[in-house]
Amino acid sequence: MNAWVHRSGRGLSSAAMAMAMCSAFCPRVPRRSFLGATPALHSIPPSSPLRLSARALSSPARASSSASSSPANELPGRIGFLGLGIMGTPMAQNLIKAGCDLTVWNRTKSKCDPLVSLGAQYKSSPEEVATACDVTIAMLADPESAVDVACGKHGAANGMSPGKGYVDVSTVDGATSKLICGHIKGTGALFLEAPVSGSKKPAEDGQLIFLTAGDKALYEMVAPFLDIMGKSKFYLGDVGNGAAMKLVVNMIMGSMMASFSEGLLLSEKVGLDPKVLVEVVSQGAISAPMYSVKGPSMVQSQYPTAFPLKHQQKDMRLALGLAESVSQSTPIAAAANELYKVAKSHGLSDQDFSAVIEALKAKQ
Ligand SMILES: NC(=O)C1=CN([C@@H]2O[C@H](COP(=O)(O)OP(=O)(O)OC[C@H]3O[C@@H](n4cnc5c(N)ncnc54)[C@H](OP(=O)(O)O)[C@@H]3O)[C@@H](O)[C@H]2O)C=CC1
Ligand SMILES: O=CC(=O)O
Repeated sequence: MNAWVHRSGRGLSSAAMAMAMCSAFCPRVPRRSFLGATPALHSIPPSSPLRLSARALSSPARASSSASSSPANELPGRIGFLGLGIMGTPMAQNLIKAGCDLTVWNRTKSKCDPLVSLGAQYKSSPEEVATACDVTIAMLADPESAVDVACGKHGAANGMSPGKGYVDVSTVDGATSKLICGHIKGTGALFLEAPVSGSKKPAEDGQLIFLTAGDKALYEMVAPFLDIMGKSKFYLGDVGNGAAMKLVVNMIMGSMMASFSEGLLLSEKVGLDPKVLVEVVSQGAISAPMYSVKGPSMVQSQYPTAFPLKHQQKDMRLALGLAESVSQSTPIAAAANELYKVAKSHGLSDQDFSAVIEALKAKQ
């Protein structure tokens, strides 16, 4: 596996650094030649709009003012965004605030309105978005929706052609990603899978971790945009590796949450204060932001949705399929998956995945 990792410095805008590096090393080219064999995005010169976008990112206030004051011809290539759910909306917002020329689509049209208010254009199908844009990013719920939006009737593939790129940031399995890749590449366009680690708040804060694989050229070309939405990015080689990495990470996360839930309930049953358990855990070797952030509300049986439980169960299911494909034993994840299934059957699909604790309460 050819793994590359790029991490961003904390003090300086990651996009600013990425773009400064690009502008230092790349020759001048016409702006419209965005991808493919023709000159690419990372070749845009130092005086280009990309550098304006990078400067705009140095503070939220500057980002807003730059986005609203930049003339249209100063903006970088046209970016499409498909899927404006919990994750897609803040990711798209960050692109707009950084000064990107964004075109959006969502199955439920009303979710496009806040983005349009910020300056995005709206198109009525994934195909129209892909036709209008140089790079199209998709953030869909699951394998079925990712395939439908990319490859279905009026899907994005119909609008793809040589010189364009498709970046799927949804969490799907490798086989799904390869299927979508085949459709996109069949048009002559480039494909990158780039699922993200990090939830609603990291998406809002531009602190996601991208787990990418596929066309290296597209990875390099969209790196400045990934840096707007995230704090780091890994390039993992062939399509399927990004999906696999994401599923392994989320399999661990799902098991951790199930175990934490057991601990909270056990502590209460033996007369301890679960709030104190959260504090103890937060100070020790098993400390994790997930426990500190979600623990206090779990103690109050509150599960404000950041990562929907239905998506965590989907990821457990897909991770177990991955394990099965290589005969890897994963008994802990399998047991945790059963709890998520129980929680779903109790109507908790759209609650945060920390609501898995309710499945254990139901077993008492
Ligand atoms: N939330 C989180 O913390 C994280 C989520 N992820 C992953 O990111 C992806 C999106 O998650 P999130 O934003 O939370 O999910 P949401 O459920 O909030 O959003 C899902 C998006 O997919 C769209 N969609 C669903 N089904 C279809 C369909 N059949 N056709 C077209 N569009 C469809 C929805 O459209 P509509 O608005 O019309 O329903 C919506 O835009 C998932 O793969 C998830 O596993 C990854 C990291 C973190
Ligand atoms: O996929 C969920 C996350 O928090 O990452």
